[in-house]
Amino acid sequence: MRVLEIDHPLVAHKLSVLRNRATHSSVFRQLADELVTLLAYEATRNVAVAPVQIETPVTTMTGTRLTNPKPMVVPILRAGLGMLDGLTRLLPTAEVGFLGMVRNDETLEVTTYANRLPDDLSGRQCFVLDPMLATGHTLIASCEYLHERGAKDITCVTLLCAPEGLKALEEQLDPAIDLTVVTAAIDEKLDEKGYIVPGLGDAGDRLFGVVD
Ligand SMILES: O=P(O)(O)OC[C@H]1O[C@H](OP(=O)(O)OP(=O)(O)O)[C@H](O)[C@@H]1O
Ligand SMILES: O=c1cc[nH]c(=O)[nH]1
Ligand SMILES: [Mg+2]
Repeated sequence: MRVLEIDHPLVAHKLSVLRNRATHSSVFRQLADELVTLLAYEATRNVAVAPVQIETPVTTMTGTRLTNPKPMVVPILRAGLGMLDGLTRLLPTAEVGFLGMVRNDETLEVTTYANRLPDDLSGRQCFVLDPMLATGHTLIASCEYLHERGAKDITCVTLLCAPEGLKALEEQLDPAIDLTVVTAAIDEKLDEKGYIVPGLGDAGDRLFGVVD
């Protein structure tokens, strides 16, 4: 498993505004969208390409294009939905699947309420979108769903990670899965309710203004 913590002044600035409890949902959504596009530049560094013959106005040449199979983008509902445009803006040809998962506030165990994934993902580069990697339960379950369908190359784009979640992934993830986590920051710890500290609160609620 590789973890890339992006060190860039724009990422740091936008993340600080996002974290601020005074930032309203409309600005929160805009900043999450901008941050994902900045992180996506790094997250898509290994997207598959192939040579292609093109004609410039001056001459012919061998250029580069994205190859098939198309990348698979999987936002984890609810909060992952706030990251979808930020990635598909850079990968307009990507296919999009969906997983809806929610953490029980007491047990922190994850249940799945929506699953719209193709049956066969073998050979596909998968990009999982979820702003928070806290205990890691959600991402571990998401990777298992994708791996069951044949996916091995998974990149997860998050805004914040907790060290506890990264440790859980190291210990529990199937070693056959080649996982890269791209994040704007690795925070300090989890609190007793499983929230990331200093964090940004509940990402779904911040994005959609709903207190579940
Ligand atoms: O690493 P974990 O401990 O699994 O926590 C991370 C998950 O918690 C939040 O989702 P939540 O369950 O609050 O649902 P929501 O996205 O609909 O708010 C967040 O969006 C992640 O999916
Ligand atoms: O801090 C946290 C932890 C889990 N899920 C969130 O949305 N925020
Ligand atoms: Mg929530």
